[in-house]
Formats: sequence, structure tokens, C-alpha cells
Amino acid sequence: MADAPYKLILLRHGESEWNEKNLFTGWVDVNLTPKGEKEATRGGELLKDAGLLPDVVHTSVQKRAIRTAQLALEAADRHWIPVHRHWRLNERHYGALQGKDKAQTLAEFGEEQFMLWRRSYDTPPPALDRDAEYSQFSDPRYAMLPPELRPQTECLKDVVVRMLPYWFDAIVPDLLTGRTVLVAAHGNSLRALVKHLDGVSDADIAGLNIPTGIPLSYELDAEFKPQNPGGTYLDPDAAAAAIEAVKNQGKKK
Ligand SMILES: O=C(O)[C@@H](CO)OP(=O)(O)O
Repeated sequence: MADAPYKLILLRHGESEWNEKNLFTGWVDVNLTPKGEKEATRGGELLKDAGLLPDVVHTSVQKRAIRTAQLALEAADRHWIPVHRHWRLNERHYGALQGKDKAQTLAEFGEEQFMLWRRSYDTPPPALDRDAEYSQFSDPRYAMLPPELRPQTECLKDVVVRMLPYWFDAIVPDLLTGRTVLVAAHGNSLRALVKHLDGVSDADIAGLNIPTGIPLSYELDAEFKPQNPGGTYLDPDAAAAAIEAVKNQGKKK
């Protein structure tokens, strides 16, 4: 078998309505903007141009990732492949910050607290009340989950813990059968996966940001270790600019 037998592609959803408004989103199920739809389509074109054609796709249960996957696959002429959706790929639950303006939150709490909530590995935002406006506690799509598995806030460490069982139980088996796997998910659920794949330290993961709509391709060896550490963005220039923009969210608008 080749040195890097497994092909994995990570794709963060295109710009969402709340990315555009600069609001903390988390589990709130917002749609793509027209720009986000274009990003998703472009992501699929990049896949096609690179000859990286997914055989199976895994998404979260959130509309922005579901639609991004569909638009990208249509652009790559792979709209027909099997789809699996799971809450374990959802965005990090942002607790009581869901629906809050990032710039206002930064101004109100200061940069240190803002960055702790946004990027520290193990400091979750305050919990969101079960019956709050932006709570998903009673959303029917999570009705099958015992209440203790339905988050009311999460730090990245919590996301790693709830995401990894899906990686091992659903994604790895697809890779093992030789399929090229597309994972269409979210900024922080993909940061959790990248942390695991690349062995990023708890401290260094704070500085890692993932842009919207640009496929990140990994070649994994037989031990599922990246042969191209950090992955390869299919449009590296656009990715570099977009990573800066994600990093600076809250500081503008
Ligand atoms: O609001 C969110 O859910 C995430 C992703 O958009 O934001 P951040 O990059 O600030 O973690």
C-alpha cells in the first residue's frame, strides 16, 4: 500500500448569515449568505480541478454545513455520493454567547476574556439556559440525545471529546475501505479534528483558524498520521487571507 493510503478533505461551511453579521453562532441553525453559497460552489470547483473527488460525505446536522456540502458536491459533479449527518460534527456550542455581537462582546469584556472564550482550549463561555431564545435544548433534531449529552456550552476540549467517537466510529471506517472522505463542518469542530490529526498542543490550537469554503486536504498514512502536516489548502492564497479575517473577528464592524 502507498505511504499515504487515505485521503481526507475538510471543508468549513461558506459564510453564514451570522458570520456576516459578526455574531457568535454555535448551535444556532443559520443559513448561508449568497457569498457563502458562492464559496461553497467554488470549494467544489477546487475539488474537481484538483481531481480530489469525494466518495462519501459526512456533515453536521446544521444547515450551513449541509448546504455547503451539497453545493460543493454539485460543483464537483459528486452530488450522488452517500451522505452521513451527525450532531457530533456540529459547531462548538457557544453557550450564553450565542446570538451576541462579537465586537460588542470584545468591548464589554476586554480582549483577554474574549480570547479565552473564543480560542482557549478549556474555558467554556457561561452556560445558556435551556429555555433561552437561542437555546437548542428542545430542538427536535436532538430529541434522541439524553439531556446530559445536549450541551448548554462547550470549550474546544469538550468538542474534541464529543467529536472523536464519530471520527473513530464513522469516518475512519470509510477511510479504511479506501474511500476519499469529505467532512463538511464548522470552524471549531474542524479545529478539534485538526488538533487530533496534527497533534497540535492545547496552547498552540488557540492560534489555529480555519477559513470558510476552502477545502483542506490531508493525506494520511496507515496510522492516520498526516503526510502533509497541517493539511494542504486547495487555494493557499485565499486561505491565508481568510484565516487572518477569522482571527481578527470582533476587532472590526
Ligand atoms: O460563532 C461561531 O460559532 C464561530 C464560527 O463562526 O465563531 P468563532 O470563529 O468566533 O469561534
